[in-house]
Amino acid sequence: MINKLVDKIQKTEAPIVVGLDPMLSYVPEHLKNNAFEEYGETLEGAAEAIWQFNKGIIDATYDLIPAVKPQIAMYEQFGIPGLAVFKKTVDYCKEKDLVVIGDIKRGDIGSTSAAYAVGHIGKVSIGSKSYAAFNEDFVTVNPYLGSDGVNPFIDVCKEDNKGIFVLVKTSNPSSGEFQDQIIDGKPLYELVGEKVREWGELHMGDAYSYVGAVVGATYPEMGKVLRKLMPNTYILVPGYGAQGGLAKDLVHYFNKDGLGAIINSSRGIIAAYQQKQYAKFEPAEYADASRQAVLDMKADILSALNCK
Ligand SMILES: O=c1ccn([C@@H]2O[C@H](COP(=O)(O)O)[C@@H](O)[C@H]2O)c(=O)[nH]1
Repeated sequence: MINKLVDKIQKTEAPIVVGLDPMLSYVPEHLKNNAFEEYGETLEGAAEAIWQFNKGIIDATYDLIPAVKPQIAMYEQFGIPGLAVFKKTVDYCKEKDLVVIGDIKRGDIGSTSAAYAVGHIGKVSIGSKSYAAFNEDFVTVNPYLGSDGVNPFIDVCKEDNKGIFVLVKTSNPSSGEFQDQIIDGKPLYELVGEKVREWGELHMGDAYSYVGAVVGATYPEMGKVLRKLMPNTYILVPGYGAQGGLAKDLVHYFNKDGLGAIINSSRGIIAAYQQKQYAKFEPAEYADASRQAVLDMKADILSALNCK
């Protein structure tokens, strides 16, 4: 799957991921009204509204991008109907040949991690049959429980040709509380980076490992260090746009081959029509605004890379 991701990034010339993090407040009134008319102001109604919203964005952008990153929290807030829309979104994106990165941030004791891995990127056996329940291509993994918590994901990756992105240095303001703590002279995020490199070396695609890393756009100096520390690791970079990450700061997340990093933007793309910059788009044209935001993000990142 890492080879497919690299191939799609090269074909689209777009090292970007659209984050599908729908909130009801982003959904234009006409979509909400239609959904509420059919299902009432219920969890089902909200889930239908975010599904219609997602579908519009996917239809308007899939030809420009290699991958999407649905954030499971945004679906879980609507309970079971929300989770059903998460699955429907994953399936629809795969129909459009997009690589799907499930942002689930899981990780637990070994047996529990194995169940998460099977449910999200593997297949669950029921009697003589097996089923891919959520069927994402990649998922994000929280390494706080150590190898016990990560290895079950790697095992499933090997079996089902999938991939993971392990949290190394996250983009949020308080990420340093734990991740920057110095242990034996090194910050914890570097120790995790070394471990990701080690796990990854044993599980390589053609040029990059199917064990990737998450490194936030908001800590560019750390991104530069981590790029060198993990040369064959693909880095998923959240924090561009809404969280303040700038394209010029992200050039060192890439390798000399122009590959090695994929930048996520969620609110910046899917709620573009609510931003001043895209005010010319009416709410009914929200998907066109998202398409324009993808084109602008691509131009921004490629121009920074060309000035490197
Ligand atoms: O360090 C991290 C890890 C994950 N995320 C996730 O990425 C998106 C960011 O959304 P924006 O709207 O582009 O800010 C969201 O799903 C986060 O859970 C992150 O931001 N930082």
